Amino acid sequence: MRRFVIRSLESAVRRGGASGSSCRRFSSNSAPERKVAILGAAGGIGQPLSLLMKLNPLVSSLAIYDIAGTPGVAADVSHINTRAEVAGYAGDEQLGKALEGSDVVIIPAGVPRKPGMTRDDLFNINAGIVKSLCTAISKYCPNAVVTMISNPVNSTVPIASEVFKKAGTYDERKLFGVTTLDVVRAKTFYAGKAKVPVAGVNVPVVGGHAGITILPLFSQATPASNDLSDEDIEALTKRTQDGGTEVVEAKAGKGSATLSMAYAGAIFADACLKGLNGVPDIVECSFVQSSITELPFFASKVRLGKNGVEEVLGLGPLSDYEKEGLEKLKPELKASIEKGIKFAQDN
Ligand SMILES: NC(=O)c1ccc[n+]([C@@H]2O[C@H](COP(=O)([O-])OP(=O)(O)OC[C@H]3O[C@@H](n4cnc5c(N)ncnc54)[C@H](O)[C@@H]3O)[C@@H](O)[C@H]2O)c1
Ligand SMILES: O=C(O)C[C@H](O)C(=O)O
Repeated sequence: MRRFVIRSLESAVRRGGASGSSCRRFSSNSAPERKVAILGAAGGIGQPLSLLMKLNPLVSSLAIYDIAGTPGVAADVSHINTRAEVAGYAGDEQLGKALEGSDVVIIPAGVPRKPGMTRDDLFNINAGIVKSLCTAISKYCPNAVVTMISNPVNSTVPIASEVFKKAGTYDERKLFGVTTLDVVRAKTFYAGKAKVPVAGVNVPVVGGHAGITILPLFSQATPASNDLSDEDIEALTKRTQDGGTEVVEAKAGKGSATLSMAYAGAIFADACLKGLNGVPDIVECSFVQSSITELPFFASKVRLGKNGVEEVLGLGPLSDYEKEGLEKLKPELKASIEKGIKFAQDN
C-alpha cells in the first residue's frame, strides 16, 4: 500500500518513459483527475514533497506555490515523465490560480525550529501565514481536503478551523493536522528495538504533535513483542516524542525534519487521495476535530473516505503507562488548541 513511488517508477519504465522507446506523455490512467496544491513548495519540505507528489500516479495536476522560488522547482519537477501536469505559482497574486480546482491542499509553509526552540515558539510567525493561506483556500477551493504540516500543528489546525468557520466553509471532515511523521518514527524505532522487519510494523500515535502531546501506543504495536521491558517502552515513547528535536539538534540551526517529513506528508496525501477516490479501508492517524476525548481536536486513527474523515476511531485499550500519558498531555494540548482558536477569533 505504501509503495506508490516504486510502483510509479516501475510503471514509467514499463510504459517506455524511462527506456526511451516512447516520448508520449502518459494519458491512459484510469484514476480520476485530481489536483494537489502544495503551499510552501520551495522550502525544505516543499521541494521533496513536490517530487513525491509528482511521482504519485493518483495526481493529475500539481500546483507548486510559494512566496518565491517556485518557477525553478516547478520547471525541474515538471521534466519527470509521470502523469501529473505541473505548474508553479509565486506570490499572493498567483495564489488563487494555484488553489482553484484543488482536491487536496498540503501546507508546509512557515518557519521551522532552531535548536532550543519549541514548536510553540513558531506560533507568532506561522499563525499569520496559516491564517492568510486558509482565507485564500476558503475563497478559491472551499471543498478541498486540507492537510496542515506547518507548526505548531496543535494550534495551526484550530486556527484553520476558525478561519473556515468565519468564511462559512468549514467542513470538519476535510481538515487534517499531519502527524504521520510521529507514526513513521514510532514504527522505525519500534522495529529497531523489537528486532522485527520494519515493513510489517504498525504503531498508532495519538494526542497531538509536540513533545508529551505525542503519545505512541506501543501496547497496540503489531507485530506484538514480548521482549520489550517497561524501560524499553518508556525509552521508545520518549524518543518518538523527541524525534523532531533529535533532527533539529542534528541539523544544528539549519532547520528541522524535511526529508522524512516530505515522505510522511506524501504518505498522508496519498491516503487522502485514495479515500477521495473511494478506495475502502484507508486508515491513518491524524489530528482532527474529535469527540473521543473532551478536547475538540485530537490525533487518533481515522478512516478516510470520499468526503475526507469518514470515521474517527477510538483509542482502543491502553496500558497504564499510556493512560497516564493521556492524562498528562491533555492540559498542554488544550492550551495549544485554545491559543489557536483565540488567535483566529481576535485577528
Ligand atoms: N507536522 C510535522 O510533522 C512537521 C514536520 C517537519 C516540519 N514541520 C513544519 O513545517 C514547516 C516548514 O518547514 P520547512 O523545513 O519546509 O521550512 P522552510 O523554511 O525550509 O520552508 C518553508 C517555506 O514556506 C514558505 N512560505 C513562508 N510564508 C509563506 C506563505 N505566506 N505562503 C507560501 N509559502 C510561504 C517559505 O518561502 C519557504 O519556502 C515548519 O513550520 C516546520 O516546523 C512540521
Ligand atoms: O520538530 C520540529 O520542529 C519539526 C516537526 O514537528 C518534527 O516533528 O520533526
